[in-house]
Amino acid sequence: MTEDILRVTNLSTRFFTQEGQVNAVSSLDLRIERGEIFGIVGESGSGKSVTARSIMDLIESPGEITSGTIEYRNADFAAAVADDYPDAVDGEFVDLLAVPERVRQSLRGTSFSMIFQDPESSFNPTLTVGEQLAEAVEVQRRASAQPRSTSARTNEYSFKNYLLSTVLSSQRYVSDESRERAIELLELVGIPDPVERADQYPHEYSGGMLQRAMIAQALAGEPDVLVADEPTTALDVTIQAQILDLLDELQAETEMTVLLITHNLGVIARMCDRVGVMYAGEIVEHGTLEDVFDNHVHPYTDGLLGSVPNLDGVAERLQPIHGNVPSLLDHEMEDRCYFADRCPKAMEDCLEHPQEFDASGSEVHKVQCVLAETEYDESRAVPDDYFADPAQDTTDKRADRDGDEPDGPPQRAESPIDSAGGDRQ
Ligand SMILES: Nc1ncnc2c1ncn2[C@@H]1O[C@H](COP(=O)(O)OP(=O)(O)OP(=O)(O)O)[C@@H](O)[C@H]1O
Ligand code: NI
Repeated sequence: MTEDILRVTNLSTRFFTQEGQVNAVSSLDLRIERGEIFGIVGESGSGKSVTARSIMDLIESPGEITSGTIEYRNADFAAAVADDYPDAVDGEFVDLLAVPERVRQSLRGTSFSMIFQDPESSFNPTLTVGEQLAEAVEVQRRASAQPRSTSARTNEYSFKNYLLSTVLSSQRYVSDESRERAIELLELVGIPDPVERADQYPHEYSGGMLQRAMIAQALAGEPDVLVADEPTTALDVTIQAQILDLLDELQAETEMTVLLITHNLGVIARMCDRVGVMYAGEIVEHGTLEDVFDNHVHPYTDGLLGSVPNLDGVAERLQPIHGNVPSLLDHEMEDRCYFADRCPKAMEDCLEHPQEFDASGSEVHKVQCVLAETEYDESRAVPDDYFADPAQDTTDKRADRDGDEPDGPPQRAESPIDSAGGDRQ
């Protein structure tokens, strides 16, 4: 029996901008099992990175998590915070949004790690790669030197000590063992001549090598959960494949849990156990690979998959979906299915926001679409020009903004799914 390691419930993340409130993530639910690779796929701007950054506590002003819980399962951690923050603890789970920021941050590196599309952002250009890896190893050493659970149980333990032992150590002392471990890590991620490489600076590494070094840095703390946001998008195809193989191998070896974000369905098919399809800040369909690739219900999933019928024949390039990527500005969003204006099967029912339904296939297959319960009925279809009607406030604005002919139906415009400079460049 696998158990959940992460439970995200009703998560909403908003950005309060000059133009108005951006609903980047809306009432999102997500459950990730220990040891799995869970993929999130969706068009550019659908909220994938904001979801990842919310989980990693990396949302900055003008952004804010406005609702929800992010529960992380770790019995030792739950025991360590139970006295000070009893309301945050539910069995072995701790709601990370219900503990102070410094407590959440104590988990960085050792429980949660993140890798990004752009490895430069993870490295300080003025320190050698080896020094920075050794630094990350030290954080892990300090954390494991403090036997969290035992001391918590004997009550001789205070949470403050735990913090001091992990993040707040002001000493930048790096031991020989840490340096050795750094070299081992470089070797582990397939960097040739790791001893020499450890003494080089980030700019002396190629893109692919630095990506490997970033993975080494993320693994230094032996995290439970690795969040990878488009980790290979910026790399050429051969290097992409190598890095994905590496991640796959490391995941199998360490049994860590991976949340993998991509807009490349080929990457999902190759790597993931389960997948969530994101649209307009929501996960609109999720399930096993078979559920989503072969038995999907949501017309958006269908659109994403384009002409690709099944798991065996995933195309490398996604097909464009007709229509505009939705505005996430609160005052432009209606309380309907956010995909209805682009959906070839939109019915009157879709003018209300759909709930999540069970879908056929595996037990974990869920979909936010009325088609899970209702056959498509043409007599109840939303008229083709419904969302183009100038009387409809929202589409009017969108047409203006995009410089479309205001009287043409917006679904004529094409928005290639990989317009963000996307997959397989
Ligand atoms: N700092 C910010 N300020 C204002 N809006 C933001 C900010 N960061 C993200 N957003 C908005 O949040 C929404 C979701 O963005 P996000 O980066 O999560 O998309 P994504 O799915 O990761 O897209 P991509 O595939 O292009 O990386 C977008 O509408 C974006 O404009
Ligand atoms: Ni992103």
